[in-house]
Amino acid sequence: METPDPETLHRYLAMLAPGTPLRDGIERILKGRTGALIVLGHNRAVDQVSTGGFSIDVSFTPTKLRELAKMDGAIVLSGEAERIVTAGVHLMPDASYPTEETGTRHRTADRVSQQTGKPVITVSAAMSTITLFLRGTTRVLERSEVLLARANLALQTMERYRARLFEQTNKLSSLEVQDQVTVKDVTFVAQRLEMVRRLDAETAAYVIELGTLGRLLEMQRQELTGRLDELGDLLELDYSDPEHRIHLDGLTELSAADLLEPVQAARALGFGGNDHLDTRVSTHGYRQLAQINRLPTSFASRLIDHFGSLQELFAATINDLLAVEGIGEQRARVIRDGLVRLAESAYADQMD
Ligand SMILES: Nc1ncnc2c1ncn2[C@@H]1O[C@H](COP(=O)(O)OP(=O)(O)OP(=O)(O)O)[C@@H](O)[C@H]1O
Repeated sequence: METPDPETLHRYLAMLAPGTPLRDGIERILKGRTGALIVLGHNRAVDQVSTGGFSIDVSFTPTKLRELAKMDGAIVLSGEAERIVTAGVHLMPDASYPTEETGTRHRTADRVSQQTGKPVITVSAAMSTITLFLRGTTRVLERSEVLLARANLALQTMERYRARLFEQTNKLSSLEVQDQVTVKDVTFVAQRLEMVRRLDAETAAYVIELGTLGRLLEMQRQELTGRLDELGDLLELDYSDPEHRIHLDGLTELSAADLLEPVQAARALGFGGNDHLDTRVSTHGYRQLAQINRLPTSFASRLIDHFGSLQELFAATINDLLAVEGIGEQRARVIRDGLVRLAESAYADQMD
């Protein structure tokens, strides 16, 4: 049996998030201190494990769910929880499906989900918990207050890591201007970026689970992640050559401990076994040029192709810049001024 992929799990967690009609119905069941066994989806396999009960086929409302949960047996909903298909059903899954659950409701839910491939939700009368069973995976839904507290902590940590990422990026920029960059400096930035990305993924998962309660959190998350993808793309461009490519995605496979190891991280990035951490590397200058206002990316590529390196670009006069196809007097001045400002701020950072 295939274990569910994260997107499938997130889809069902979103259907069960606070503010959705399904969660509303479940919360009412919890308040009434009764339990429930709900199959989300109706197919032949579900029919095969169902006995008894009665077919109702009515549109879903939280109140109807709560009323039907007062009866013994399971409730079967349509796949999108828009209709209540049957109620009072006795489920008889094949007992050979393994389960570590205790209690017949939870054992049944686990097995039915494995046998039919459909998600099954239990509301425990004894423990006041909501559990999602999905093809052998079990997920107890946390209470909203707990989720919110965890999500806020992840967001705060992300904010701190992001500040450090930008400190490290500024340091890299200064070193680039002085042509003093080593593999270690690039690796540091990439490691920090990956850490922020991991915290972002964690926060995004909380946002899904929090439903309408996660809206504010999502706005804050988006504000923090705005320029991260761009930074990653430019970093790859800056330190990749046709015969030697750098891949930030290489870091995604590393465990949390390995990610903190510069040697492991450098290798995963593609710097290769021979590149010692102290080996000098030079930027092409994409990240630096992206900081010059009103300079379209196509011009940045053209400048880099023409001059070959950031150092050559810094040395270029207005006349040298005019020799690049498509660059006129005005744009040449903007580029020249921008480059001077970049060099100045790099030296100013160094003095701080
Ligand atoms: N095979 C089944 N098909 C349909 N409903 C079931 C089935 N097994 C249990 N239930 C429902 O679950 C209810 C509670 O059963 P039981 O107390 O054994 O389960 P549990 O897992 O301990 O649940 P809880 O935590 O709510 O006490 C039953 O009264 C019945 O409504």
